[in-house]
Amino acid sequence: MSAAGRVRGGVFVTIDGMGGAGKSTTTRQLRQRLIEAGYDVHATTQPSQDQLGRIARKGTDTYTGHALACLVAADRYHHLATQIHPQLAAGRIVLCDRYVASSYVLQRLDGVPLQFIENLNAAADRPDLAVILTADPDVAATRIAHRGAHSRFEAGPQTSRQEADLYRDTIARLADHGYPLLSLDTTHTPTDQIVTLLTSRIAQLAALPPPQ
Ligand SMILES: Nc1ncnc2c1ncn2[C@@H]1O[C@H](COP(=O)(O)OP(=O)(O)O)[C@@H](O)[C@H]1O
Ligand SMILES: Cc1cn([C@H]2C[C@H](O)[C@@H](COP(=O)(O)OP(=O)(O)O)O2)c(=O)[nH]c1=O
Repeated sequence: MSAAGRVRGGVFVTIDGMGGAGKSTTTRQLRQRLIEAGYDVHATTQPSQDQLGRIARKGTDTYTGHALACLVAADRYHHLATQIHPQLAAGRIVLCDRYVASSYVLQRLDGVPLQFIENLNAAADRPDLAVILTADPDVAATRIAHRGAHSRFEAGPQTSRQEADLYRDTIARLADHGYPLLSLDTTHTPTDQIVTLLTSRIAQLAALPPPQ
């Protein structure tokens, strides 16, 4: 049972990483591959599709700094309680596109002190697997330029470089908090290969009996 009240079951996989590293593309294809392999999968995102999540997602120009940090954290806890826990309790594999690591990076880019972010996220469940996708910052920025930026956090090569540095730091910090991290560089690795690797890791986790 986690601090946030999760009953064990299922497998909780989070996918974070730099803008343009391939979170959405990888999550989509991973979901498909796992379903084809016969698993019961629930794919979701943070911010969530609920009311609070929509405000956060569409409001990154209005809400900044500490306010945005609190907004995404509130959505995170509500999402855990109302969607992620029930899906895990039903034995599903939950794939969540963005989670706590994103707050460690994006909120710090937004000037929020690390201690505040750590405290705010301290009661969020530890995932069974926390995937961090990275990429060469220039490659990530070029991908974003082709795809189109989704927010002020996707603002060119300089921002991608800051993001890359902050993800490196975040990986070390979350490892200290006991997160089972898997960092994958997508610069030269096609999504298909990333998905193959993740599918086999998740299959191993899905085969584990729940702890007593
Ligand atoms: N492993 C990869 N190799 C090459 N291009 C990729 C890879 N993953 C994603 N892309 C491309 O990069 C762009 C951004 O991917 P996306 O999934 O939207 O990233 P994110 O959700 O991390 O911002 C898309 O055009 C996508 O097709
Ligand atoms: C999950 C998360 C999102 N956000 C904000 C910033 C993101 O740009 C925004 C939307 O997430 P994002 O994944 O970038 O949206 P999209 O699916 O359109 O690419 O939410 C945070 O500030 N902190 C967080 O921890």
